[in-house]
Amino acid sequence: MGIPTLDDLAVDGTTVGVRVDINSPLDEDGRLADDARLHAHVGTLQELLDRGGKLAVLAHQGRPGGDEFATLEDHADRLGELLDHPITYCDATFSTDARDAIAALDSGEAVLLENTRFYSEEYMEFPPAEAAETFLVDRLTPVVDAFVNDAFAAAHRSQPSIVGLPMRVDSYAGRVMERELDVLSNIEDTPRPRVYALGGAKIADAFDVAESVLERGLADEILTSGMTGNAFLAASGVDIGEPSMDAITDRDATAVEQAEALLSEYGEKIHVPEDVAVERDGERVEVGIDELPVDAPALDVGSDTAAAYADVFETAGTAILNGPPGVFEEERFAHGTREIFGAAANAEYSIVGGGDTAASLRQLGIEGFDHVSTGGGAALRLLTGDELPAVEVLRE
Ligand SMILES: Nc1ncnc2c1ncn2[C@@H]1O[C@H](COP(=O)(O)OP(=O)(O)OP(=O)(O)O)[C@@H](O)[C@H]1O
Ligand SMILES: O=C(O)[C@H](O)COP(=O)(O)O
Repeated sequence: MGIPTLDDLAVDGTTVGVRVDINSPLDEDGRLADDARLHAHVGTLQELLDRGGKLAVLAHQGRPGGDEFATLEDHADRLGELLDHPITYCDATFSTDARDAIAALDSGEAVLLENTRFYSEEYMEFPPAEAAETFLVDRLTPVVDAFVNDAFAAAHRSQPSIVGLPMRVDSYAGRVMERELDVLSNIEDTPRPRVYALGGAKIADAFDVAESVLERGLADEILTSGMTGNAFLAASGVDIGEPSMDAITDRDATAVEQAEALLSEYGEKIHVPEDVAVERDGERVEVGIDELPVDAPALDVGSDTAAAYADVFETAGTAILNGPPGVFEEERFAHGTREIFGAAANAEYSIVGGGDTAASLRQLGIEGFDHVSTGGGAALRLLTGDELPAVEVLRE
């Protein structure tokens, strides 16, 4: 992999700054609604504690001004439960209180510092050399001996706790980071045929992935669904109706032109839905292509499309999923997601990227994937062949 890992770190008795990504959905009362990302880091934290580390754990939650911008107190309690080992919470990140809390740690103890994004500089993006000069980095550098970045899901952010600390402190990839890079950077070694299911609502991201993997010859088939599939359907010359078109152009005014360009260059590899599902009088109604346009938005693929896509996965060497095929949050429109993702789990090898995509699997109880990434944007960046800022600095 070419970057130092926990295997290269002599932990015992040292103070280790550990960046994790436990940014999670919160419920209406601001409490953790899903702890999958906390679970993911248990291995790294447990290993460092078992090896006698004193851990100063750094993380963010939400974005300033957003609904999910919150303190990490609840996260500390939950992490402690998952580790079966108390984690102290400190309501400061790099002030004297925070540094005192770090200095007071004994071997095998951990403190979770407050949401890094409570400080404005942590919500800005800097080149690493500038990030290394921020207050957060300046104040924390003297109190840690080493830095471990396990925050794969934030590895696409060039922020102080991600790229600044490793410029000043000996740094290592944690186990989550190591495994994510191992799997997602080596897509070309996975069995063929390699089938990508691209759905969801982030149409521009799906186009980026499609273009990159088709150009690099990585994809044998692309199964389009969700709002992305609707855009391809429109690009193939079908009048999908105003509500679906508006939903697409609200997100990306040039989506249909981009889909047309992809179809004209790689049409034989791109599958487009053959039916869709809309809501009528509160019910799911399936509509074949020849019955379009309709006056309601297409919120799922239809049963024929789901069955055809499931068939493609029957013989797939590798299934790569990004973006759910329908509005799975509503049971009426979860059919496509259940069928297509259910079939993908049976492929010889399967990889899932995207926060909502992973959430759809948990919600629908679909299991059996080889790798469910903790990352959304970070996983996409890797799938499109880009280097991640967090990884670049670990390499140096
Ligand atoms: N036909 C559709 N119309 C509108 N929304 C849809 C449709 N199909 C799927 N979605 C919505 O797409 C959303 C997820 O899409 P997105 O592209 O954000 O997935 P993701 O990449 O897994 O998530 P993230 O980027 O947050 O990590 C879901 O909330 C789902 O309801
Ligand atoms: O959820 C994510 O994708 C990561 O935690 C990064 O969060 P951000 O998109 O708010 O930077």
